[in-house]
Amino acid sequence: LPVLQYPIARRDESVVDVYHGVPVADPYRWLEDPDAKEVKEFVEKQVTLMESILKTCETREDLGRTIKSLFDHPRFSTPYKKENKYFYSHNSGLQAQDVLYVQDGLEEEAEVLLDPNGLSEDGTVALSAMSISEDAKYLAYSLSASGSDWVTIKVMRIDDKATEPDCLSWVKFSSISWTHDGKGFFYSRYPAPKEGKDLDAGTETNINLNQEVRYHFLGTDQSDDILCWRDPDNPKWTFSAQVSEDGKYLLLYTHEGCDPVEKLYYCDLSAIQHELEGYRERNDMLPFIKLVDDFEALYTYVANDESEFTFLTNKNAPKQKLIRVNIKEPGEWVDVIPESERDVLESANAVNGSQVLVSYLSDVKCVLQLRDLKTGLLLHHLPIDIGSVDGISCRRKDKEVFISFTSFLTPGIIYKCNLDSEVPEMKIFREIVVPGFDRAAFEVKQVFVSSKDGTKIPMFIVSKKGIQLDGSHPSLLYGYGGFNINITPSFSVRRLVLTRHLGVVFCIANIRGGGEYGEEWHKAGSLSRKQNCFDDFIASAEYLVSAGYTQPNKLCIEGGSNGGLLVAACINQRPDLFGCALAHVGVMDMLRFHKFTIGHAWTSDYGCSDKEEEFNWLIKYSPLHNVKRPWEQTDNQKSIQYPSTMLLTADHDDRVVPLHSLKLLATMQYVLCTSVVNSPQTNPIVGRIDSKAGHGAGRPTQKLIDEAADMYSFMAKMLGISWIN
Ligand SMILES: O=C(NCC(=O)N1CCC[C@H]1C(=O)O)OCc1ccccc1
Repeated sequence: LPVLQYPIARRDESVVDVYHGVPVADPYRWLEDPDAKEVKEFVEKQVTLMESILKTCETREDLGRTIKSLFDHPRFSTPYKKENKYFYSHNSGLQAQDVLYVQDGLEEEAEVLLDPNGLSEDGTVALSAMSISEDAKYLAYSLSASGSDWVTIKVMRIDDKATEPDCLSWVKFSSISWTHDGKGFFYSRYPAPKEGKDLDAGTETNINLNQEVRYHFLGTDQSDDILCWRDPDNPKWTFSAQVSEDGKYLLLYTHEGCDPVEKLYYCDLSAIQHELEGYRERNDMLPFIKLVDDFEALYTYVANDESEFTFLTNKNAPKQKLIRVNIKEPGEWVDVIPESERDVLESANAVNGSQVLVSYLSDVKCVLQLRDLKTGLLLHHLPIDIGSVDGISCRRKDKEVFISFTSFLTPGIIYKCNLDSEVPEMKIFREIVVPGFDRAAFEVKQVFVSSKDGTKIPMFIVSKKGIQLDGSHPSLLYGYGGFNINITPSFSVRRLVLTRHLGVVFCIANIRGGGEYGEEWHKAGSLSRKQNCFDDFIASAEYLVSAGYTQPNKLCIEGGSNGGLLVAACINQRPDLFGCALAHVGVMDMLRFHKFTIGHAWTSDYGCSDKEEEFNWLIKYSPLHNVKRPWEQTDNQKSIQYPSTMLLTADHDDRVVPLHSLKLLATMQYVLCTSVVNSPQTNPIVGRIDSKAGHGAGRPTQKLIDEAADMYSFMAKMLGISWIN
């Protein structure tokens, strides 16, 4: 590697905040303004540095070409039905964005309904949410640009694919739900930002407050939408409106953060549907009834028979259960399917009139059952392989259900299950085939690693078949660990290319903070116990070394967003344990994250530095505040340095704003490199800052391929591994 010329970034030593009496310097505070000339210059210099290093990464072209060719295979979503039409999304292989198709029957000719690829020449406009009216006459859909969370809602008439004039702006974190009379739909929006700034939506860091629920009348201007609900006393709260499957009720869900808890109000739509227009003049809101008015649990809608509602809930059931309540007499809630001892009840879909298809997560693998909707009694097990169900599509009135399945070595299978036969059979409806992929060359294992406190942490290990455990294998360990999110088996072209052509052993650690074992698992990796996530991840890494898969200088860790925090915290705490670290769009400034866009919603997992006790949790692991020179820590650390590190971010990431990665990058380059004469830190600390890109959702295919080629060729170079043909 050439001797690295790190840019020298200005340090403003005058910026010191006092948190509950504790002074904390923030010399790179100026990096928080994306529009400042100095920040743009800082980014340009980092991009130049990154490019100079990528030139030395020999496997970059091979990786890009091989990932691209393996990725070039047809992909489909599960079809779903509205009226008598089927809809599904499909990508022929390398299209920037998936395309939405419609057909009059499963065997009928399918035609393109909406092709987002035509909406921008570089594929950076993506389809985000969508909802089809009950009579399948209209499609309401939201588009996002450059990966921003901001979307614009549009409407298309399905029969002639004409785009209607409706255009709804300043929509974010919104579902779309039609009233069954087809006159319009409910959605959520924020106030338009103050005029004046020529806003490139998604590059701003302004906090998102005062979301509200509106109803849009088809064919009218957004200014005519009626205000259904808002709560000015609680500006951080977010709201979601959902029409019940019979069209008779409107459910209003309120969230105060990211915890799996919500308030649930409802309104009897059949009583007000014909007079919704009338609400335009009145300035009061819809007459909601408060069914649940506390933040104790989730109540995911499953079905209703008139006022008898069935919900999936974690109320007094961290692994979830199915309950029933008559919302008109909400005194008595009845268990339909009690909480399982071991497995997490993840989803419940009403089907075939009186049945419910439920999916469980059992030691991070999926189990499917058909049960009686009324009694909860088990009717049938539906056989699936070890892996994940990543899509279930059915309606209560249908006798068929589509189930999409994937796993580490299964690109994708869409099953069609007919429930009218005595024993339901899982027929293969579509199988995704990846030319050139030979699953027999690989093997998958699941191990359980003991963490620092003895907790057993599941870990999947994907490798070439029959490797010797001689410590020689470069390994990539991936983790997330937060927000009740499960990281379950899925097919990844780019990671299989690493295993096949770089001999990489690819591992996923299901660390605490996720939802793999329910809400207790999530809580065990949150707030004051967030350190458990790092301990679990470090223990997983140490297992890979002690079991003979790899060794520290051949071990790379990778994570995104909350997983980027995980990676950055782990290299601060154990710089000796890793040879390379890849942190995507990480949350790195744990004292200030709540000030930007939707960051305030994450205090449910992290806490907030505004509170003294929580500040004391955060300051201990915040990546930005814990970069230390390893060689100065203790004597036996003389030769220790940080692993080669790449921090990745993008200019339109308004979920985790780029300032997190930019401030950490400047801090690491200063503390470890530019402030030390003849620094022992010879492993590069670099940033990959993409443009016209965001947090990840909606990223066009070529950008996904380029990012993988850059990132993994950097890893290959740093771990000293070369291409295997
Ligand atoms: O912020 C999140 N989700 C959490 C998220 O995106 N996080 C949480 C930490 C950083 C980042 C990540 O890990 O992707 O979603 C937006 C939202 C909508 C409605 C109510 C609350 C929040």
